[in-house]
Amino acid sequence: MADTAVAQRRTTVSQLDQWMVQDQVFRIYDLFANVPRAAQTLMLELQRDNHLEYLTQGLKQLGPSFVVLDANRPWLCYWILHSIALLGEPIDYELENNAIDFLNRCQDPNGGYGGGPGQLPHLATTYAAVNSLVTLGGEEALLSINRTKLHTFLKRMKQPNGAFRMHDAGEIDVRACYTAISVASILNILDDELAKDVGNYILSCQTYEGGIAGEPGSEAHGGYTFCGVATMMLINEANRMDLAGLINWVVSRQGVECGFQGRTNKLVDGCYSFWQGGVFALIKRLHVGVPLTFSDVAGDHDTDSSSEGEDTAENLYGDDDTCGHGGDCSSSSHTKIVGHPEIEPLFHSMALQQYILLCSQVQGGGFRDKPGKARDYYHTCYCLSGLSICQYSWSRDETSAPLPRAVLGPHSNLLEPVHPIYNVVLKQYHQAHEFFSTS
Ligand SMILES: CC(C)=CCC/C(C)=C/CC/C(C)=C/COP(=O)(O)OP(=O)(O)O
Ligand SMILES: [Zn+2]
Repeated sequence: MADTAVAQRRTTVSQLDQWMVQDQVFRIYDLFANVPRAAQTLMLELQRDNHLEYLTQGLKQLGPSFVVLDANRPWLCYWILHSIALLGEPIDYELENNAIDFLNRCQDPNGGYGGGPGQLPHLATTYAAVNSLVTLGGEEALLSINRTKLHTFLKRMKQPNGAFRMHDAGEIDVRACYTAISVASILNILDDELAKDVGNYILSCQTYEGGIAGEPGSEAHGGYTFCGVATMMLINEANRMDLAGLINWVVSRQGVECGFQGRTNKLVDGCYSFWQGGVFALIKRLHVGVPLTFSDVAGDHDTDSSSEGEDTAENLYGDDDTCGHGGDCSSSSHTKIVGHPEIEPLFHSMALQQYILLCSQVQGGGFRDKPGKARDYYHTCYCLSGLSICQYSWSRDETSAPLPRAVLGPHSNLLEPVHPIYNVVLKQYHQAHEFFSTS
Protein backbone atom coordinates (compact mmCIF):
# COMPACT_ATOMS: atom_id res chain seq x y z
CA MET A 1 0.00 0.00 0.00
CA ALA A 2 2.71 2.43 1.04
CA ASP A 3 4.63 1.72 -2.16
CA THR A 4 1.54 2.34 -4.26
CA ALA A 5 0.92 5.66 -2.52
CA VAL A 6 4.50 6.77 -3.16
CA ALA A 7 4.27 5.72 -6.80
CA GLN A 8 0.97 7.58 -7.26
CA ARG A 9 2.29 10.73 -5.63
CA ARG A 10 5.40 10.61 -7.79
CA THR A 11 3.27 10.15 -10.91
CA THR A 12 1.22 13.23 -10.07
CA VAL A 13 4.17 15.45 -9.16
CA SER A 14 6.17 14.20 -12.06
CA GLN A 15 3.29 14.74 -14.50
CA LEU A 16 3.39 18.50 -13.84
CA ASP A 17 7.20 18.60 -14.08
CA GLN A 18 7.05 16.53 -17.23
CA TRP A 19 4.62 18.94 -18.91
CA MET A 20 6.90 21.85 -18.05
CA VAL A 21 9.96 20.09 -19.48
CA GLN A 22 8.05 19.03 -22.57
CA ASP A 23 6.89 22.60 -23.05
CA GLN A 24 10.49 23.84 -23.05
CA VAL A 25 11.76 21.03 -25.24
CA PHE A 26 8.98 21.37 -27.81
CA ARG A 27 9.55 25.14 -28.01
CA ILE A 28 13.13 24.38 -29.02
CA TYR A 29 11.98 21.82 -31.60
CA ASP A 30 9.39 24.32 -32.92
CA LEU A 31 12.06 26.97 -33.22
CA PHE A 32 14.28 24.49 -35.02
CA ALA A 33 11.51 23.55 -37.43
CA ASN A 34 10.84 27.20 -38.27
CA VAL A 35 14.28 28.73 -38.71
CA PRO A 36 16.02 28.86 -42.10
CA ARG A 37 18.10 25.90 -43.21
CA ALA A 38 21.42 27.60 -42.39
CA ALA A 39 20.28 28.25 -38.83
CA GLN A 40 19.15 24.63 -38.48
CA THR A 41 22.60 23.46 -39.51
CA LEU A 42 24.12 25.76 -36.93
CA MET A 43 21.77 24.53 -34.21
CA LEU A 44 22.70 20.91 -34.91
CA GLU A 45 26.41 21.58 -35.10
CA LEU A 46 28.61 20.23 -32.33
CA GLN A 47 30.36 23.32 -30.98
CA ARG A 48 33.75 21.59 -30.85
CA ASP A 49 35.89 24.65 -30.15
CA ASN A 50 33.64 25.89 -27.36
CA HIS A 51 33.45 22.45 -25.76
CA LEU A 52 37.21 22.11 -25.91
CA GLU A 53 37.68 25.54 -24.38
CA TYR A 54 35.24 24.74 -21.54
CA LEU A 55 36.97 21.40 -20.90
CA THR A 56 40.49 22.81 -21.02
CA GLN A 57 39.52 25.58 -18.61
CA GLY A 58 38.16 22.93 -16.26
CA LEU A 59 41.39 20.97 -16.39
CA LYS A 60 43.43 24.11 -15.75
CA GLN A 61 41.21 25.11 -12.83
CA LEU A 62 42.08 21.84 -11.18
CA GLY A 63 45.51 23.47 -11.07
CA PRO A 64 49.05 22.11 -11.01
CA SER A 65 48.34 20.49 -7.67
CA PHE A 66 44.62 19.96 -8.30
CA VAL A 67 43.71 21.99 -5.24
CA VAL A 68 39.91 22.01 -5.65
CA LEU A 69 38.62 20.86 -2.29
CA ASP A 70 36.28 17.95 -2.75
CA ALA A 71 36.30 14.19 -2.95
CA ASN A 72 35.36 14.19 -6.62
CA ARG A 73 38.63 15.18 -8.24
CA PRO A 74 39.43 11.87 -9.96
CA TRP A 75 35.90 12.01 -11.37
CA LEU A 76 36.45 15.55 -12.66
CA CYS A 77 39.67 14.30 -14.27
CA TYR A 78 37.85 11.42 -15.96
CA TRP A 79 34.84 13.46 -17.12
CA ILE A 80 37.11 16.11 -18.64
CA LEU A 81 39.83 13.85 -20.08
CA HIS A 82 37.31 11.41 -21.56
CA SER A 83 35.32 14.28 -23.12
CA ILE A 84 38.48 15.67 -24.72
CA ALA A 85 39.37 12.18 -26.00
CA LEU A 86 35.86 11.79 -27.46
CA LEU A 87 36.44 15.02 -29.37
CA GLY A 88 39.64 13.43 -30.70
CA GLU A 89 41.82 16.17 -29.23
CA PRO A 90 45.24 15.70 -27.61
CA ILE A 91 45.96 16.80 -24.02
CA ASP A 92 48.55 19.46 -23.37
CA TYR A 93 51.79 17.83 -22.09
CA GLU A 94 51.91 19.82 -18.85
CA LEU A 95 48.25 19.16 -18.01
CA GLU A 96 48.81 15.47 -18.68
CA ASN A 97 51.77 15.36 -16.29
CA ASN A 98 49.80 17.22 -13.64
CA ALA A 99 46.97 14.73 -13.95
CA ILE A 100 49.25 11.67 -13.68
CA ASP A 101 51.03 13.19 -10.69
CA PHE A 102 47.78 14.14 -8.96
CA LEU A 103 46.17 10.72 -9.49
CA ASN A 104 49.32 9.06 -8.21
CA ARG A 105 48.99 11.07 -5.01
CA CYS A 106 45.38 9.83 -4.65
CA GLN A 107 46.64 6.23 -4.77
CA ASP A 108 46.45 4.54 -1.36
CA PRO A 109 49.60 2.73 -0.16
CA ASN A 110 47.38 -0.34 0.35
CA GLY A 111 45.76 -0.09 -3.07
CA GLY A 112 42.94 1.80 -4.77
CA TYR A 113 42.37 5.54 -5.23
CA GLY A 114 40.69 8.06 -2.94
CA GLY A 115 38.92 11.29 -3.87
CA GLY A 116 42.08 13.26 -3.08
CA PRO A 117 45.53 12.71 -1.60
CA GLY A 118 45.29 10.96 1.79
CA GLN A 119 41.57 10.15 1.41
CA LEU A 120 40.10 6.68 1.91
CA PRO A 121 40.32 4.52 -1.20
CA HIS A 122 36.90 4.20 -2.82
CA LEU A 123 35.77 2.05 -5.74
CA ALA A 124 34.09 4.91 -7.62
CA THR A 125 37.18 7.13 -7.54
CA THR A 126 39.34 4.09 -8.31
CA TYR A 127 37.29 3.54 -11.48
CA ALA A 128 37.54 7.23 -12.37
CA ALA A 129 41.31 7.29 -11.77
CA VAL A 130 41.98 4.10 -13.76
CA ASN A 131 39.78 5.25 -16.66
CA SER A 132 41.55 8.64 -16.61
CA LEU A 133 44.97 6.99 -16.79
CA VAL A 134 43.83 4.62 -19.56
CA THR A 135 42.49 7.65 -21.43
CA LEU A 136 45.80 9.46 -21.09
CA GLY A 137 47.60 6.29 -22.18
CA GLY A 138 51.35 5.89 -22.47
CA GLU A 139 53.81 4.11 -20.19
CA GLU A 140 54.02 6.75 -17.49
CA ALA A 141 50.26 6.82 -16.92
CA LEU A 142 49.71 3.07 -17.18
CA LEU A 143 52.76 2.11 -15.10
CA SER A 144 51.69 4.48 -12.32
CA ILE A 145 48.87 2.06 -11.39
CA ASN A 146 49.92 -0.38 -8.65
CA ARG A 147 47.98 -3.38 -9.94
CA THR A 148 49.12 -5.79 -7.22
CA LYS A 149 47.95 -3.46 -4.46
CA LEU A 150 44.76 -2.66 -6.38
CA HIS A 151 43.98 -6.38 -6.55
CA THR A 152 44.40 -6.56 -2.76
CA PHE A 153 42.02 -3.60 -2.36
CA LEU A 154 39.41 -5.25 -4.61
CA LYS A 155 39.62 -8.48 -2.62
CA ARG A 156 39.10 -6.49 0.59
CA MET A 157 35.93 -4.94 -0.89
CA LYS A 158 34.60 -8.37 -1.97
CA GLN A 159 31.67 -9.63 0.11
CA PRO A 160 30.66 -13.18 1.03
CA ASN A 161 27.50 -12.83 -1.13
CA GLY A 162 29.63 -12.07 -4.20
CA ALA A 163 28.99 -8.30 -4.32
CA PHE A 164 31.43 -5.48 -3.46
CA ARG A 165 31.52 -2.59 -0.99
CA MET A 166 32.32 0.91 -2.25
CA HIS A 167 34.91 1.39 0.51
CA ASP A 168 35.79 -0.03 3.94
CA ALA A 169 32.46 -0.20 5.82
CA GLY A 170 30.79 1.39 2.80
CA GLU A 171 27.61 0.55 0.90
CA ILE A 172 27.21 -2.65 -1.09
CA ASP A 173 25.57 -2.13 -4.49
CA VAL A 174 25.64 -2.71 -8.24
CA ARG A 175 27.86 0.36 -8.80
CA ALA A 176 30.49 -1.21 -6.56
CA CYS A 177 30.26 -4.48 -8.52
CA TYR A 178 30.69 -2.68 -11.83
CA THR A 179 33.54 -0.40 -10.79
CA ALA A 180 35.43 -3.32 -9.19
CA ILE A 181 34.98 -5.72 -12.11
CA SER A 182 35.58 -3.00 -14.72
CA VAL A 183 38.96 -1.92 -13.30
CA ALA A 184 39.97 -5.55 -12.67
CA SER A 185 39.15 -6.42 -16.26
CA ILE A 186 40.83 -3.45 -17.96
CA LEU A 187 43.96 -3.96 -15.82
CA ASN A 188 43.95 -7.71 -16.54
CA ILE A 189 43.73 -8.71 -12.86
CA LEU A 190 40.23 -10.20 -12.98
CA ASP A 191 40.26 -13.71 -11.50
CA ASP A 192 37.74 -16.31 -10.32
CA GLU A 193 37.91 -15.08 -6.74
CA LEU A 194 36.79 -11.56 -7.73
CA ALA A 195 34.16 -12.83 -10.16
CA LYS A 196 32.68 -15.43 -7.79
CA ASP A 197 28.92 -15.01 -7.22
CA VAL A 198 28.83 -11.40 -8.42
CA GLY A 199 26.44 -12.58 -11.15
CA ASN A 200 24.04 -13.93 -8.51
CA TYR A 201 24.03 -10.54 -6.80
CA ILE A 202 23.31 -8.66 -10.05
CA LEU A 203 20.52 -11.11 -10.89
CA SER A 204 18.95 -10.44 -7.49
CA CYS A 205 18.81 -6.72 -8.46
CA GLN A 206 16.91 -7.19 -11.75
CA THR A 207 13.37 -6.04 -10.95
CA TYR A 208 9.91 -6.98 -12.15
CA GLU A 209 10.16 -4.02 -14.58
CA GLY A 210 13.16 -5.59 -16.33
CA GLY A 211 15.77 -2.96 -15.46
CA ILE A 212 18.35 -3.29 -12.69
CA ALA A 213 18.24 -1.62 -9.28
CA GLY A 214 21.15 -0.49 -7.10
CA GLU A 215 20.42 -3.19 -4.54
CA PRO A 216 17.88 -5.99 -4.10
CA GLY A 217 14.35 -4.67 -3.57
CA SER A 218 15.03 -1.16 -4.95
CA GLU A 219 13.75 0.46 -8.13
CA ALA A 220 15.21 -0.19 -11.59
CA HIS A 221 17.37 2.75 -12.73
CA GLY A 222 19.39 3.48 -15.87
CA GLY A 223 22.65 4.10 -14.03
CA TYR A 224 22.51 0.79 -12.21
CA THR A 225 21.16 -1.02 -15.26
CA PHE A 226 24.22 0.03 -17.26
CA CYS A 227 26.47 -1.09 -14.37
CA GLY A 228 24.67 -4.42 -13.99
CA VAL A 229 24.61 -5.34 -17.67
CA ALA A 230 28.26 -4.31 -18.21
CA THR A 231 29.32 -6.39 -15.18
CA MET A 232 27.39 -9.43 -16.40
CA MET A 233 29.12 -9.13 -19.77
CA LEU A 234 32.56 -8.86 -18.19
CA ILE A 235 32.00 -12.10 -16.27
CA ASN A 236 30.36 -13.78 -19.30
CA GLU A 237 27.04 -14.28 -17.55
CA ALA A 238 24.81 -11.86 -19.47
CA ASN A 239 22.61 -14.66 -20.76
CA ARG A 240 21.51 -15.42 -17.19
CA MET A 241 19.53 -12.13 -17.14
CA ASP A 242 15.94 -11.74 -18.30
CA LEU A 243 17.09 -10.06 -21.52
CA ALA A 244 13.61 -9.70 -23.03
CA GLY A 245 12.47 -7.93 -19.85
CA LEU A 246 15.59 -5.77 -19.86
CA ILE A 247 15.07 -4.70 -23.48
CA ASN A 248 11.40 -4.05 -22.87
CA TRP A 249 12.27 -1.79 -19.92
CA VAL A 250 15.06 0.16 -21.61
CA VAL A 251 13.20 0.81 -24.89
CA SER A 252 10.37 2.27 -22.81
CA ARG A 253 12.67 4.85 -21.20
CA GLN A 254 13.00 7.01 -24.36
CA GLY A 255 10.24 9.58 -24.31
CA VAL A 256 8.51 12.06 -26.59
CA GLU A 257 11.19 14.59 -25.59
CA CYS A 258 13.55 12.29 -27.57
CA GLY A 259 15.95 11.85 -24.66
CA PHE A 260 15.96 9.17 -21.99
CA GLN A 261 14.63 9.15 -18.45
CA GLY A 262 16.48 7.20 -15.74
CA ARG A 263 13.39 5.48 -14.34
CA THR A 264 9.65 5.19 -14.76
CA ASN A 265 7.73 8.46 -14.41
CA LYS A 266 10.84 10.59 -13.98
CA LEU A 267 12.19 13.37 -16.13
CA VAL A 268 14.32 13.13 -19.24
CA ASP A 269 17.99 13.97 -18.62
CA GLY A 270 20.97 14.21 -21.00
CA CYS A 271 23.22 11.98 -18.89
CA TYR A 272 20.95 8.99 -19.54
CA SER A 273 21.96 9.30 -23.19
CA PHE A 274 24.89 7.21 -22.06
CA TRP A 275 23.53 5.22 -19.11
CA GLN A 276 20.51 4.04 -21.13
CA GLY A 277 22.02 4.49 -24.63
CA GLY A 278 25.05 2.50 -23.48
CA VAL A 279 22.79 -0.41 -22.52
CA PHE A 280 21.74 -0.64 -26.18
CA ALA A 281 25.38 -0.73 -27.25
CA LEU A 282 25.98 -3.54 -24.74
CA ILE A 283 22.94 -5.48 -25.95
CA LYS A 284 24.18 -5.12 -29.53
CA ARG A 285 27.48 -6.71 -28.47
CA LEU A 286 25.54 -9.65 -27.13
CA HIS A 287 23.92 -10.12 -30.54
CA VAL A 288 20.55 -10.61 -29.02
CA GLY A 289 17.40 -8.63 -29.53
CA VAL A 290 13.66 -8.83 -29.91
CA PRO A 291 12.63 -9.78 -32.52
CA LEU A 292 15.98 -10.47 -34.16
CA THR A 293 15.36 -10.34 -37.90
CA PHE A 294 18.53 -10.14 -39.91
CA SER A 295 17.79 -9.61 -43.58
CA ASP A 296 19.15 -7.79 -46.57
CA VAL A 297 16.95 -4.74 -46.69
CA ALA A 298 19.59 -2.08 -47.35
CA GLY A 299 17.88 1.10 -48.51
CA ASP A 300 14.77 0.42 -46.46
CA HIS A 301 15.80 2.53 -43.51
CA ASP A 302 13.53 5.27 -42.34
CA THR A 303 16.40 7.43 -41.12
CA ASP A 304 17.84 7.75 -44.62
CA SER A 305 17.08 11.31 -45.62
CA SER A 306 19.69 11.57 -48.35
CA SER A 307 17.19 11.00 -51.18
CA GLU A 308 14.93 13.74 -49.87
CA GLY A 309 17.67 16.33 -49.69
CA GLU A 310 16.04 17.92 -46.66
CA ASP A 311 17.94 17.11 -43.54
CA THR A 312 15.76 18.70 -40.91
CA ALA A 313 15.61 16.58 -37.77
CA GLU A 314 11.96 15.76 -38.35
CA ASN A 315 12.50 14.72 -41.94
CA LEU A 316 15.32 12.47 -40.86
CA TYR A 317 12.78 10.30 -39.09
CA GLY A 318 10.61 9.55 -42.10
CA ASP A 319 6.82 9.51 -42.19
CA ASP A 320 5.77 6.92 -39.68
CA ASP A 321 8.42 7.42 -37.07
CA THR A 322 8.49 11.04 -36.05
CA CYS A 323 9.97 11.68 -32.66
CA GLY A 324 9.43 15.39 -32.37
CA HIS A 325 6.28 16.58 -30.68
CA GLY A 326 3.78 13.98 -31.76
CA GLY A 327 6.00 10.94 -32.03
CA ASP A 328 6.37 8.19 -29.49
CA CYS A 329 9.99 7.14 -29.28
CA SER A 330 9.05 4.11 -27.22
CA SER A 331 6.94 2.64 -30.02
CA SER A 332 7.63 -0.93 -31.01
CA SER A 333 8.74 0.25 -34.46
CA HIS A 334 12.17 0.78 -32.90
CA THR A 335 12.48 -2.68 -31.45
CA LYS A 336 13.96 -4.43 -34.42
CA ILE A 337 17.34 -5.23 -35.81
CA VAL A 338 17.43 -5.54 -39.56
CA GLY A 339 19.84 -5.24 -42.39
CA HIS A 340 23.30 -6.21 -43.39
CA PRO A 341 26.00 -5.03 -42.92
CA GLU A 342 24.35 -2.57 -40.59
CA ILE A 343 22.16 -3.09 -37.58
CA GLU A 344 19.14 -0.94 -36.85
CA PRO A 345 19.43 0.18 -33.25
CA LEU A 346 16.74 -0.77 -30.75
CA PHE A 347 16.32 2.89 -29.77
CA HIS A 348 15.69 6.04 -31.80
CA SER A 349 19.25 7.15 -32.33
CA MET A 350 18.41 10.23 -34.43
CA ALA A 351 15.89 11.44 -31.87
CA LEU A 352 18.43 11.06 -29.07
CA GLN A 353 21.02 13.02 -31.05
CA GLN A 354 18.39 15.72 -31.52
CA TYR A 355 17.84 15.94 -27.75
CA ILE A 356 21.59 16.00 -27.04
CA LEU A 357 22.42 18.63 -29.67
CA LEU A 358 19.39 20.89 -29.35
CA CYS A 359 18.41 20.55 -25.68
CA SER A 360 21.53 19.49 -23.75
CA GLN A 361 24.23 21.25 -25.74
CA VAL A 362 25.18 24.69 -24.43
CA GLN A 363 26.29 26.72 -27.44
CA GLY A 364 29.05 28.41 -25.43
CA GLY A 365 30.52 25.03 -24.49
CA GLY A 366 29.53 22.06 -22.32
CA PHE A 367 26.32 20.07 -21.92
CA ARG A 368 23.50 20.05 -19.38
CA ASP A 369 20.80 17.77 -18.06
CA LYS A 370 17.96 19.68 -19.76
CA PRO A 371 17.00 23.21 -20.89
CA GLY A 372 17.04 25.61 -17.94
CA LYS A 373 19.83 23.76 -16.12
CA ALA A 374 23.48 24.79 -16.00
CA ARG A 375 26.23 22.94 -17.82
CA ASP A 376 28.62 20.74 -15.86
CA TYR A 377 31.44 18.29 -16.54
CA TYR A 378 29.42 15.21 -15.58
CA HIS A 379 26.71 15.96 -18.13
CA THR A 380 29.31 17.01 -20.70
CA CYS A 381 31.02 13.62 -20.37
CA TYR A 382 27.86 11.54 -20.52
CA CYS A 383 26.12 13.58 -23.26
CA LEU A 384 29.21 13.26 -25.46
CA SER A 385 29.52 9.55 -24.60
CA GLY A 386 25.84 9.08 -25.52
CA LEU A 387 26.30 11.04 -28.73
CA SER A 388 29.17 8.75 -29.73
CA ILE A 389 27.04 5.68 -28.94
CA CYS A 390 24.32 7.05 -31.26
CA GLN A 391 26.71 7.81 -34.10
CA TYR A 392 28.02 4.24 -34.15
CA SER A 393 24.70 2.63 -33.28
CA TRP A 394 24.05 1.51 -36.86
CA SER A 395 27.48 -0.10 -37.29
CA ARG A 396 27.51 -3.85 -36.93
CA ASP A 397 30.71 -3.95 -34.89
CA GLU A 398 33.66 -1.82 -33.91
CA THR A 399 35.55 -2.60 -37.09
CA SER A 400 32.80 -1.15 -39.34
CA ALA A 401 33.09 2.46 -40.38
CA PRO A 402 30.32 4.69 -39.03
CA LEU A 403 27.51 5.31 -41.50
CA PRO A 404 27.45 8.98 -42.53
CA ARG A 405 23.66 9.03 -42.35
CA ALA A 406 23.76 7.79 -38.76
CA VAL A 407 25.28 11.13 -37.73
CA LEU A 408 22.74 13.89 -37.12
CA GLY A 409 24.00 17.32 -38.24
CA PRO A 410 27.22 17.98 -40.15
CA HIS A 411 29.68 15.12 -40.48
CA SER A 412 32.15 17.15 -38.42
CA ASN A 413 29.94 16.16 -35.44
CA LEU A 414 31.45 12.67 -35.59
CA LEU A 415 33.14 11.69 -32.32
CA GLU A 416 35.58 8.93 -31.47
CA PRO A 417 33.98 5.54 -30.77
CA VAL A 418 33.94 4.24 -27.19
CA HIS A 419 34.24 0.77 -25.71
CA PRO A 420 30.74 0.62 -24.23
CA ILE A 421 31.63 -1.65 -21.30
CA TYR A 422 34.31 0.63 -19.81
CA ASN A 423 33.31 3.93 -21.43
CA VAL A 424 36.80 4.79 -22.59
CA VAL A 425 37.66 5.69 -26.17
CA LEU A 426 38.18 2.47 -28.13
CA LYS A 427 41.70 3.33 -29.25
CA GLN A 428 42.78 3.95 -25.66
CA TYR A 429 41.13 0.72 -24.55
CA HIS A 430 43.10 -1.26 -27.16
CA GLN A 431 46.34 0.37 -26.10
CA ALA A 432 45.71 -0.48 -22.43
CA HIS A 433 44.58 -3.99 -23.29
CA GLU A 434 47.77 -4.67 -25.18
CA PHE A 435 49.90 -3.04 -22.49
CA PHE A 436 48.39 -5.07 -19.64
CA SER A 437 48.35 -8.32 -21.62
CA THR A 438 52.11 -8.25 -21.84
CA SER A 439 53.15 -6.60 -18.58
C1 LIG B 1 30.04 4.00 -12.71
C2 LIG B 1 29.07 4.62 -11.79
C3 LIG B 1 29.57 5.10 -10.48
C4 LIG B 1 27.81 4.72 -12.17
C5 LIG B 1 26.74 5.46 -11.47
C6 LIG B 1 25.47 5.14 -12.14
C7 LIG B 1 24.36 6.10 -11.82
C8 LIG B 1 24.24 7.34 -12.63
C9 LIG B 1 23.48 5.78 -10.89
C10 LIG B 1 22.32 6.62 -10.64
C11 LIG B 1 22.04 6.78 -9.18
C12 LIG B 1 20.62 7.31 -8.96
C13 LIG B 1 19.62 6.43 -8.31
C14 LIG B 1 20.33 8.52 -9.32
C15 LIG B 1 18.94 9.08 -9.14
O1 LIG B 1 19.08 10.39 -9.02
P1 LIG B 1 17.83 11.36 -9.21
O2 LIG B 1 16.66 10.89 -8.39
O3 LIG B 1 18.33 12.73 -8.94
O4 LIG B 1 17.57 11.21 -10.75
P2 LIG B 1 16.30 10.67 -11.59
O5 LIG B 1 15.14 11.51 -11.21
O6 LIG B 1 16.73 10.88 -13.00
O7 LIG B 1 16.13 9.22 -11.23
ZN1 LIG C 1 21.81 13.83 -15.26
